[in-house]
Amino acid sequence: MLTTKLSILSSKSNKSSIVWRQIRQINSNIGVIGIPFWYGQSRLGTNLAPEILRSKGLIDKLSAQFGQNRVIDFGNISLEIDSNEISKNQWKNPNEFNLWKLSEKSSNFIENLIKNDYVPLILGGDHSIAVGSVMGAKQALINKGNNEDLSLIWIDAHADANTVQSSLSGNLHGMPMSFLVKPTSTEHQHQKNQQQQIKPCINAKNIVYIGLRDVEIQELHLLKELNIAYFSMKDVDNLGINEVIARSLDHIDPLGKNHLHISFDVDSLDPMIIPSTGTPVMGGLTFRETLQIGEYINNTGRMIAMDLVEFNPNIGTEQMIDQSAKTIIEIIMAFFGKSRLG
Ligand SMILES: NC(=[NH2+])NCCC[C@H](N)C(=O)O
Ligand SMILES: [Mn+2]
Repeated sequence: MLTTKLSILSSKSNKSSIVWRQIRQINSNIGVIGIPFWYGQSRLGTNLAPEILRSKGLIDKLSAQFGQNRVIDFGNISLEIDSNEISKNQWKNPNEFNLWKLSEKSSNFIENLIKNDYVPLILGGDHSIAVGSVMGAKQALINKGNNEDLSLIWIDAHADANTVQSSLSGNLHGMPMSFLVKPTSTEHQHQKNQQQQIKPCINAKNIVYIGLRDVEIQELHLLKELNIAYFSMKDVDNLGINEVIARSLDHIDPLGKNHLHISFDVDSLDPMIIPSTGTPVMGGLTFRETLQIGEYINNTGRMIAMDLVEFNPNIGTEQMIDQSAKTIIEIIMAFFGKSRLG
């Protein structure tokens, strides 16, 4: 079951000496959409992230960099929370029902943005919002009727691959991957939540993780069973970030034709750099490694959507929150085409 991982780790990528295409993704517009959903975990605050990022200059900086008419802020997707459902508390996670409702709404919105030639920048919220955003991106491609598939790059300290049954915390933000990945065995199907209303949409072979360093044993079993590729921080240390990205792309998109959905959890970075997040894990990506990922992905010209999740402006001092926000804005800019070469 380790074959995928071993083979990608042992073979030097033929794209590692990539010739960087001097084109940037400048044709599509950027559609910013906030999803202030925080019920995937228990700490209030990620719901404030879209507004704080805006107030720290996200839209202005994107507009200055890429042109005012190319950056449209669509505001936030609101969610009518069913408080009945929250208080019931009869289930391990009473907020599940709300997540299905949100995902339906947000996936439709994101699908429409993509169909109208926007690359959505989806501001969480916690990581459970990725369920709706990945579904929306996939849906946009299906309805376009082309053969190009969706590949998913999940940049995170955590695998977020628990099922409702396997999760120890009961937090939905630790589960989105298990809702999204198509079951490849009856055992996996069995692990999935019976009540789940989300139709899994991503093939395991089209998924790669970068930055893992806090994965629970049951999640690791799932990744191995489904043969999902991952590069932990140890792999980043062993190979260097450039090789990790090259091998990631080789694996999820060997022909270089798929669209790339980036699901970026800010806890992938070291908490020294982005302290304002709810589940920090030491030993994360550096700012420069993260910029390298962003510039590299942008150079493919194939990013279809980007989630930016788990920034919690309630955590840390004023100075830490400011530093976190400014760092996040620079990272977003790199994924959308700002280059350190100017
Ligand atoms: N998106 C995140 N920050 N996820 C953290 C998940 C932590 C833990 N593995 C859980 O399932 O509860
Ligand atoms: Mn996450």
